[in-house]
Amino acid sequence: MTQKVAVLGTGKIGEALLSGMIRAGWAPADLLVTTRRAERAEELRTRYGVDPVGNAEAAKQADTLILACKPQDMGALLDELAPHVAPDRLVISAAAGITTAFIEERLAENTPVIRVMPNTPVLVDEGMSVISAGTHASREHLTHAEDIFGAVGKTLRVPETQQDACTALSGSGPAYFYYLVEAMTDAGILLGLPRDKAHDLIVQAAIGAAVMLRDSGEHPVKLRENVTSPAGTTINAIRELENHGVRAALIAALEAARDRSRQLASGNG
Ligand SMILES: NC(=O)C1=CN([C@@H]2O[C@H](COP(=O)(O)OP(=O)(O)OC[C@H]3O[C@@H](n4cnc5c(N)ncnc54)[C@H](OP(=O)(O)O)[C@@H]3O)[C@@H](O)[C@H]2O)C=CC1
Ligand SMILES: O=C(O)[C@@H]1CCC=N1
Repeated sequence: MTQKVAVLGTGKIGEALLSGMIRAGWAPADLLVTTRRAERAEELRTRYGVDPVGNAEAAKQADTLILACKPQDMGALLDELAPHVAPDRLVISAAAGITTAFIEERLAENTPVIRVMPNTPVLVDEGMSVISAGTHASREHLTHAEDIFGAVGKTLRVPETQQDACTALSGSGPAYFYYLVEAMTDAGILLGLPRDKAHDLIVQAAIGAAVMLRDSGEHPVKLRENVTSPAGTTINAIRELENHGVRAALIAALEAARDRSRQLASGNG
């Protein structure tokens, strides 16, 4: 039997995932989406050729339900879904903070639930999706989740107790890099470069650095040392980063993101 997958709450991350699944070869006919607004449903139908349905219908038709609404909307979505989700369905949540226990206690007994924290680079097949099994999810369910999310990037299994930390690192992670690029482009403007050139230089430096981090096998300290010539330019920049507490700011920022993920566990915002 064909496995059908439904994305419930198809906003930014839901659409990113949907587009990746189609690129990876899923037939649009085997994919269902749900949305709150009718115009959004039509947008998705036009863009991807998928069938927008109601949440109850998605629960009936799909074998795997990916819940991709905001944590604050999860309670209401689960209340609506509960009467329609048979316990042989796999329920995957991509919501920050929401625990598998939160979902399990709102659905039929023994429903398998998996918690995943993806990130937006799934749009370019470079996602990082961190996966944890709930009480009733089997090895096969985990493999199935890895098949879906592995098609659009890397996956990593972690104990659920580490999910809030992973959300702070890789879930939110791309935003920190965009923020750095934005700030460094501003610096380029200050130094007299046109914005488009400053942007291109910083983006290519980021891509080069990312590929070296991934492929060189070197520790980031070594890679940074290789750039930092004695009495040169880089060390002057590093001294300013240290003077302004950038390392401490990053540690505090990720701790704040982790704490917010924990707060969202209540589903109340
Ligand atoms: N953005 C990211 O980088 C990441 C987000 N996440 C998680 O993904 C989830 C979604 O985030 P994001 O995509 O940014 O948010 P969006 O607001 O873009 O997407 C959420 C979507 O869910 C829809 N929705 C809400 N309630 C219902 C419902 N009852 N039935 C059908 N659709 C519903 C919303 O509709 P409407 O637009 O009409 O309100 C909206 O389109 C969050 O839980 C977040 O923690 C996880 C990893 C990364
Ligand atoms: O900001 C958020 O809450 C979501 C979760 C991880 C990335 N975006």
